[in-house]
Amino acid sequence: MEKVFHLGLSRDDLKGATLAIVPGDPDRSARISTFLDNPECLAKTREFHVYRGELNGHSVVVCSTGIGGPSTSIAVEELAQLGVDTFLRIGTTGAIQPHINEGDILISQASVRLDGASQHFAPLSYPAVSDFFATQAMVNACDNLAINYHIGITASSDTFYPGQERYDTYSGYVPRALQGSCEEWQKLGVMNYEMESATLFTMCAALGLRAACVAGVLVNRTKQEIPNVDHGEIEKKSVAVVIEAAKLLLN
Ligand SMILES: O=P(O)(O)O[C@H]1O[C@H](CO)[C@@H](O)[C@H]1O
Ligand SMILES: O=c1cc[nH]c(=O)[nH]1
Repeated sequence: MEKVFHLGLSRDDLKGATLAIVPGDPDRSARISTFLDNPECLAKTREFHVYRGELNGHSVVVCSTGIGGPSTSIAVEELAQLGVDTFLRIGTTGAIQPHINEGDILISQASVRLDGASQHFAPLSYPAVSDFFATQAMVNACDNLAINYHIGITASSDTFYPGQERYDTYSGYVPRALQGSCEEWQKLGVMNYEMESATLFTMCAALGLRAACVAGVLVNRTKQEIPNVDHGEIEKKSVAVVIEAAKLLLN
Protein backbone atom coordinates (compact mmCIF):
# COMPACT_ATOMS: atom_id res chain seq x y z
CA MET A 1 0.00 0.00 0.00
CA GLU A 2 1.37 3.44 -1.01
CA LYS A 3 2.81 5.73 1.66
CA VAL A 4 2.08 9.49 1.67
CA PHE A 5 4.97 11.87 1.01
CA HIS A 6 5.69 13.46 4.43
CA LEU A 7 3.90 11.37 7.05
CA GLY A 8 5.32 8.18 5.53
CA LEU A 9 2.15 6.28 6.43
CA SER A 10 -0.29 4.17 4.45
CA ARG A 11 -4.03 3.65 4.89
CA ASP A 12 -3.47 0.40 6.80
CA ASP A 13 -1.54 2.27 9.52
CA LEU A 14 -4.62 4.34 10.41
CA LYS A 15 -6.82 1.24 10.85
CA GLY A 16 -9.87 2.97 9.44
CA ALA A 17 -9.55 6.28 11.33
CA THR A 18 -11.75 8.98 9.81
CA LEU A 19 -11.27 11.59 12.55
CA ALA A 20 -8.05 13.43 13.34
CA ILE A 21 -7.27 15.65 16.32
CA VAL A 22 -4.77 18.23 15.07
CA PRO A 23 -2.79 20.33 17.58
CA GLY A 24 -0.05 22.69 16.43
CA ASP A 25 2.61 21.65 18.96
CA PRO A 26 4.20 18.21 18.29
CA ASP A 27 4.62 17.55 22.03
CA ARG A 28 0.90 18.13 22.50
CA SER A 29 0.24 15.18 20.16
CA ALA A 30 1.85 12.79 22.65
CA ARG A 31 -0.07 14.28 25.57
CA ILE A 32 -3.39 14.02 23.70
CA SER A 33 -2.63 10.40 22.77
CA THR A 34 -2.72 9.45 26.47
CA PHE A 35 -6.49 10.05 26.37
CA LEU A 36 -6.92 7.39 23.66
CA ASP A 37 -7.26 3.67 24.29
CA ASN A 38 -4.28 1.59 23.09
CA PRO A 39 -2.25 4.60 21.89
CA GLU A 40 0.63 3.96 19.48
CA CYS A 41 3.08 6.36 17.91
CA LEU A 42 2.93 6.01 14.12
CA ALA A 43 5.44 8.64 13.00
CA LYS A 44 7.62 11.53 14.12
CA THR A 45 8.71 13.37 11.03
CA ARG A 46 9.48 17.11 10.92
CA GLU A 47 6.63 18.86 12.78
CA PHE A 48 4.27 15.94 12.28
CA HIS A 49 4.02 13.70 15.34
CA VAL A 50 1.33 11.13 14.61
CA TYR A 51 -0.38 8.84 17.10
CA ARG A 52 -3.28 6.44 16.73
CA GLY A 53 -5.59 4.90 19.25
CA GLU A 54 -9.27 4.39 19.91
CA LEU A 55 -12.12 6.41 21.37
CA ASN A 56 -15.30 4.50 22.14
CA GLY A 57 -13.96 1.67 19.97
CA HIS A 58 -13.34 3.89 16.91
CA SER A 59 -9.88 4.37 15.47
CA VAL A 60 -8.71 7.99 15.88
CA VAL A 61 -5.51 9.72 14.82
CA VAL A 62 -3.68 12.62 16.46
CA CYS A 63 -1.30 14.58 14.21
CA SER A 64 0.50 17.83 14.98
CA THR A 65 0.49 20.40 12.20
CA GLY A 66 3.38 22.61 13.30
CA ILE A 67 2.92 26.35 13.19
CA GLY A 68 1.08 27.98 10.31
CA GLY A 69 -0.82 27.22 7.14
CA PRO A 70 1.72 25.54 4.85
CA SER A 71 2.54 22.66 7.19
CA THR A 72 -1.11 22.43 8.28
CA SER A 73 -2.13 21.99 4.64
CA ILE A 74 0.34 19.12 4.24
CA ALA A 75 -0.93 17.32 7.35
CA VAL A 76 -4.55 17.71 6.25
CA GLU A 77 -3.91 16.72 2.61
CA GLU A 78 -1.98 13.61 3.58
CA LEU A 79 -4.40 12.52 6.33
CA ALA A 80 -7.26 12.98 3.85
CA GLN A 81 -5.39 10.73 1.39
CA LEU A 82 -5.27 8.17 4.20
CA GLY A 83 -9.05 8.29 4.74
CA VAL A 84 -9.57 11.06 7.34
CA ASP A 85 -12.53 13.38 6.70
CA THR A 86 -12.92 15.20 10.03
CA PHE A 87 -10.28 17.50 11.57
CA LEU A 88 -10.52 18.90 15.09
CA ARG A 89 -7.87 21.52 15.78
CA ILE A 90 -6.89 22.14 19.39
CA GLY A 91 -4.64 25.15 19.80
CA THR A 92 -3.51 28.03 21.95
CA THR A 93 -4.39 31.62 21.26
CA GLY A 94 -4.19 35.28 22.18
CA ALA A 95 -7.49 37.06 22.91
CA ILE A 96 -8.08 40.63 21.71
CA GLN A 97 -11.43 41.38 23.37
CA PRO A 98 -11.33 42.78 26.93
CA HIS A 99 -14.09 40.48 28.25
CA ILE A 100 -12.19 37.28 27.39
CA ASN A 101 -10.00 35.95 30.20
CA GLU A 102 -6.77 33.98 30.22
CA GLY A 103 -7.64 30.31 30.44
CA ASP A 104 -10.95 30.75 28.64
CA ILE A 105 -11.96 28.37 25.87
CA LEU A 106 -12.64 29.81 22.40
CA ILE A 107 -14.46 27.99 19.63
CA SER A 108 -13.86 29.44 16.15
CA GLN A 109 -16.96 29.62 14.00
CA ALA A 110 -15.03 31.13 11.10
CA SER A 111 -11.69 32.81 10.50
CA VAL A 112 -10.34 35.96 8.94
CA ARG A 113 -8.00 34.79 6.19
CA LEU A 114 -4.72 36.49 7.08
CA ASP A 115 -2.82 33.49 5.76
CA GLY A 116 -1.42 32.68 2.35
CA ALA A 117 -1.92 28.91 2.14
CA SER A 118 -5.73 29.08 2.04
CA GLN A 119 -5.49 31.02 -1.23
CA HIS A 120 -4.01 27.91 -2.81
CA PHE A 121 -7.34 26.18 -2.18
CA ALA A 122 -9.94 28.90 -2.87
CA PRO A 123 -10.01 32.62 -3.75
CA LEU A 124 -10.14 35.16 -0.91
CA SER A 125 -13.86 35.76 -1.50
CA TYR A 126 -14.50 32.17 -0.31
CA PRO A 127 -15.20 31.98 3.45
CA ALA A 128 -12.96 30.26 5.99
CA VAL A 129 -15.89 28.70 7.78
CA SER A 130 -15.91 25.74 10.15
CA ASP A 131 -18.14 22.71 9.69
CA PHE A 132 -21.43 23.35 11.47
CA PHE A 133 -21.78 19.88 12.97
CA ALA A 134 -18.16 19.55 14.08
CA THR A 135 -18.39 22.98 15.72
CA GLN A 136 -21.71 22.01 17.32
CA ALA A 137 -19.88 19.00 18.79
CA MET A 138 -17.28 21.35 20.33
CA VAL A 139 -20.12 23.39 21.86
CA ASN A 140 -21.92 20.29 23.14
CA ALA A 141 -18.62 19.01 24.56
CA CYS A 142 -18.21 22.21 26.58
CA ASP A 143 -21.81 21.93 27.81
CA ASN A 144 -21.34 18.26 28.80
CA LEU A 145 -18.16 19.13 30.71
CA ALA A 146 -19.64 22.33 32.25
CA ILE A 147 -16.85 24.38 30.67
CA ASN A 148 -17.64 27.98 29.70
CA TYR A 149 -16.72 28.99 26.18
CA HIS A 150 -16.86 31.88 23.74
CA ILE A 151 -17.80 31.21 20.13
CA GLY A 152 -17.09 33.60 17.28
CA ILE A 153 -14.63 34.79 14.68
CA THR A 154 -10.87 34.24 14.85
CA ALA A 155 -8.15 36.13 13.00
CA SER A 156 -5.76 33.55 11.60
CA SER A 157 -2.42 34.94 10.58
CA ASP A 158 0.66 33.63 8.79
CA THR A 159 2.93 35.48 11.17
CA PHE A 160 2.93 35.71 14.95
CA TYR A 161 4.54 39.19 15.03
CA PRO A 162 3.55 41.64 12.26
CA GLY A 163 0.43 39.69 11.22
CA GLN A 164 -0.88 39.95 14.79
CA GLU A 165 0.37 43.54 15.07
CA ARG A 166 3.03 42.90 17.67
CA TYR A 167 5.48 45.77 18.08
CA ASP A 168 7.69 44.02 20.61
CA THR A 169 9.88 42.44 17.95
CA TYR A 170 13.57 43.00 17.36
CA SER A 171 12.88 46.01 15.16
CA GLY A 172 9.60 47.09 16.73
CA TYR A 173 8.36 47.70 13.21
CA VAL A 174 5.04 46.59 11.77
CA PRO A 175 4.49 47.45 8.09
CA ARG A 176 2.05 50.26 7.46
CA ALA A 177 -0.56 47.95 5.88
CA LEU A 178 -0.84 46.05 9.18
CA GLN A 179 -0.70 49.05 11.53
CA GLY A 180 -4.11 49.44 13.17
CA SER A 181 -5.18 45.97 12.04
CA CYS A 182 -5.61 44.62 15.60
CA GLU A 183 -7.90 47.53 16.49
CA GLU A 184 -9.90 46.94 13.33
CA TRP A 185 -10.44 43.25 14.17
CA GLN A 186 -11.41 44.23 17.72
CA LYS A 187 -14.02 46.65 16.39
CA LEU A 188 -15.33 43.94 14.07
CA GLY A 189 -15.83 41.64 17.06
CA VAL A 190 -13.00 39.22 16.33
CA MET A 191 -12.19 37.23 19.48
CA ASN A 192 -8.59 36.19 19.00
CA TYR A 193 -5.51 35.51 16.93
CA GLU A 194 -4.00 32.14 16.05
CA MET A 195 -2.23 30.77 12.99
CA GLU A 196 -3.83 27.67 11.44
CA SER A 197 -7.64 27.87 11.38
CA ALA A 198 -7.95 29.95 8.18
CA THR A 199 -6.03 27.38 6.18
CA LEU A 200 -7.76 24.49 7.92
CA PHE A 201 -11.30 25.83 7.46
CA THR A 202 -10.84 27.00 3.89
CA MET A 203 -9.18 23.86 2.59
CA CYS A 204 -11.58 21.56 4.42
CA ALA A 205 -14.65 23.41 3.12
CA ALA A 206 -13.18 23.47 -0.39
CA LEU A 207 -12.23 19.78 -0.36
CA GLY A 208 -15.46 18.49 1.22
CA LEU A 209 -13.88 17.74 4.60
CA ARG A 210 -15.11 18.76 8.08
CA ALA A 211 -13.16 21.02 10.43
CA ALA A 212 -13.61 22.70 13.81
CA CYS A 213 -11.25 24.54 16.12
CA VAL A 214 -10.99 25.01 19.87
CA ALA A 215 -8.26 26.99 21.62
CA GLY A 216 -7.21 27.91 25.14
CA VAL A 217 -6.39 31.56 25.81
CA LEU A 218 -2.76 32.06 26.90
CA VAL A 219 -2.83 35.84 26.97
CA ASN A 220 -5.29 38.72 26.66
CA ARG A 221 -3.49 41.28 24.56
CA THR A 222 -5.67 44.15 25.73
CA LYS A 223 -3.95 43.63 29.10
CA GLN A 224 -0.47 42.24 28.41
CA GLU A 225 1.70 40.71 25.69
CA ILE A 226 3.55 37.94 27.52
CA PRO A 227 1.58 35.06 29.08
CA ASN A 228 2.02 34.41 32.79
CA VAL A 229 -0.47 31.57 33.06
CA ASP A 230 -0.15 27.82 33.61
CA HIS A 231 -0.07 26.43 30.04
CA GLY A 232 -0.62 22.90 31.36
CA GLU A 233 -3.93 23.70 33.05
CA ILE A 234 -5.21 25.53 29.97
CA GLU A 235 -4.20 22.66 27.73
CA LYS A 236 -5.96 20.13 29.99
CA LYS A 237 -9.23 22.00 29.59
CA SER A 238 -9.01 22.34 25.80
CA VAL A 239 -7.89 18.72 25.39
CA ALA A 240 -10.88 17.59 27.46
CA VAL A 241 -13.14 19.54 25.09
CA VAL A 242 -11.64 18.10 21.92
CA ILE A 243 -11.71 14.52 23.24
CA GLU A 244 -15.36 14.88 24.25
CA ALA A 245 -16.20 16.47 20.87
CA ALA A 246 -14.48 13.60 19.07
CA LYS A 247 -16.51 11.08 21.08
CA LEU A 248 -19.74 12.89 20.23
CA LEU A 249 -18.90 12.91 16.52
CA LEU A 250 -17.92 9.24 16.52
CA ASN A 251 -21.14 8.05 18.20
O1 LIG B 1 -0.61 26.08 20.21
P1 LIG B 1 -0.75 25.95 18.72
O2 LIG B 1 -1.71 24.88 18.32
O3 LIG B 1 0.58 25.80 18.03
O4 LIG B 1 -1.41 27.33 18.22
C1 LIG B 1 -0.89 28.64 18.37
O5 LIG B 1 0.42 28.73 18.89
C2 LIG B 1 1.38 28.98 17.85
C3 LIG B 1 2.05 30.33 18.08
O6 LIG B 1 2.65 30.39 19.32
C4 LIG B 1 0.58 28.97 16.55
O7 LIG B 1 0.62 27.69 16.00
C5 LIG B 1 -0.79 29.37 17.04
O8 LIG B 1 -1.85 29.05 16.17
O1 LIG C 1 -1.23 35.68 20.79
C1 LIG C 1 -1.12 34.51 20.40
C2 LIG C 1 -1.00 33.44 21.30
C3 LIG C 1 -0.86 32.17 20.81
N1 LIG C 1 -0.85 31.98 19.47
C4 LIG C 1 -0.98 32.99 18.59
O2 LIG C 1 -0.95 32.78 17.38
N2 LIG C 1 -1.12 34.23 19.09
